[in-house]
Amino acid sequence: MLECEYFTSGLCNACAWIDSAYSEQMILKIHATKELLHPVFRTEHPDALWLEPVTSPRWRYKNKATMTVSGTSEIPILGVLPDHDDVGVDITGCPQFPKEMEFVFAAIQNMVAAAEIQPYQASTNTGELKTIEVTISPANELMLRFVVRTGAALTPLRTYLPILLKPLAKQRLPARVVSVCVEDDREYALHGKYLTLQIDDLPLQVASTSRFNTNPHVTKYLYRQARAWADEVGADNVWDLFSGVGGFGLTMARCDTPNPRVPRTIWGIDACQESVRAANITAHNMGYRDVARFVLGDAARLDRYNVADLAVVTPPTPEGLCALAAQFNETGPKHLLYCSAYPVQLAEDLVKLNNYVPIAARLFDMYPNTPHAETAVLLERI
Ligand SMILES: C[S@@+](CC[C@H](N)C(=O)[O-])C[C@H]1O[C@@H](n2cnc3c(N)ncnc32)[C@H](O)[C@@H]1O
Repeated sequence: MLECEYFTSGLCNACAWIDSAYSEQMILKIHATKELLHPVFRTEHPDALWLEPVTSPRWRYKNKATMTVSGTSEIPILGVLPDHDDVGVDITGCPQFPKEMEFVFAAIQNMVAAAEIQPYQASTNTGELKTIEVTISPANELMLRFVVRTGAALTPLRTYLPILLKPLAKQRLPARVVSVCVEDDREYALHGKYLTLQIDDLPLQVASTSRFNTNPHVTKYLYRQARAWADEVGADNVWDLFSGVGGFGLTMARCDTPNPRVPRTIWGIDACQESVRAANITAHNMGYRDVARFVLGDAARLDRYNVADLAVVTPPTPEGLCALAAQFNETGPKHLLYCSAYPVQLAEDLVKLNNYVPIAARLFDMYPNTPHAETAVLLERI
């Protein structure tokens, strides 16, 4: 049984199911997901569509920590902030994260204290430092992001950066990216731009503003499944809509069929400039520049879906597919791969996609010890 001192002492409830056996958690997740989706699967035998669920390690599975900063500049607290409170709970020993993160959190606390940066206090709207985000790669390289209230924290963060970078490098935890997000303003790069998250043969580049899956073990199987489905339906042209850093598309660029007819071409679109850049850099590094291209834009405003054989859709919440569902119904590709961590939204969109039927589905346990999971559904045009 998983032991977490923060949970048992009532300080943190983020992993609300931590007390339940993992097999029980999976049963509950599968049941809840099926209950939502089966009524909209439009088949008499919905159970037959499901592949074996993909499970996760229960401990140390998460490569990204987002910590609220509170306390004082002398003793900053990194953790969670109870509602209506200015004093947070230190969760730097959280067992979701790799053990190395504890050293990183301590190094950040030292630097914040040395630079005398005041944590933000909501009750008085004073102080600067709101949150810190730490991403650790499989090679133990880091991406660090400071979210601050105003530009006042920029100079001390720049000046005291060596106090953070040196001990990390000495501990063999080199920071490849350090950035500052000034709320309602912009992102400032203090050091480097991209971190490599290696997933199977994919050297995925991620930037500080990128959205990416934070459970690399499960993501590996999600991407493998996407490629297997693309192979199965014989897709030659894949569109990766809401492509982020391009993980789906770039995994699918390689066909695993014994006799691929032509190289599979990938075209991706995302609204985040740095993610699009990152995806194109990964494509270049993999030698896929001629087959995979990612562009900046609004995925909801495209109207030429029929040039793709398969479109991968991972829409943001709560928006979902919106107008795209109607466009897909009219001129969409033969197959869609819809992947979402929000089954309610997925169910609503499946109802809207009335010219498609699900032909396969799989649950990916991205968030162990919580009620949440990721579901991927492969749909075919009727
Ligand atoms: C849930 S993330 C999926 C990212 C990626 N496909 C993955 O699985 O790692 C949603 C992505 O949609 C992008 N996005 C949000 N609204 C968009 C829009 N209107 N057009 C294109 N991309 C959008 C965000 O920048 C983000 O990268």
